[in-house]
Amino acid sequence: MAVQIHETAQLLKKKCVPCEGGVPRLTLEESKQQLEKLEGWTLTEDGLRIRKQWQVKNFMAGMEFFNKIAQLAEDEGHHPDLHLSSYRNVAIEIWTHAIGGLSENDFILAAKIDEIPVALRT
Ligand SMILES: C[C@H](O)[C@H](O)[C@H]1CNC2=NC(N)=NC(=O)C2=N1
Repeated sequence: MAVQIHETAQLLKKKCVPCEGGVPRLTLEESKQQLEKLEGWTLTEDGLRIRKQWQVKNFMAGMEFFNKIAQLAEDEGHHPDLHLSSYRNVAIEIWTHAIGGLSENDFILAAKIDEIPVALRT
């Protein structure tokens, strides 16, 4: 646990770097290693994206969460797929479009999303 907190903090210190391709995707092993630094994120079945789900308090809580994520995404120059269904089920997927898979950027963005306060269903 102590190691995980330290490694999450390392991710939080980083900033997404512009990616227009030309870098290799993370391997499955590398992706799993990165995932250990995060809480609640999983790999999609194809191993090419990371995903997390939340049940938020209500629709507006979801929209407020999305607005804060939108600002973060603009600041980072890296943008997640945001899903809101049945008015309060939030799911977020992140991947690096330019390489059709995962890069460190995705894990940096995920760590920063986890820092955003969100009103959850109680
Ligand atoms: C150059 C700039 O970093 C790219 O156009 C960015 C913009 N936002 C992006 N967001 C995500 N999730 N993947 C990308 O590959 C991506 N590319």
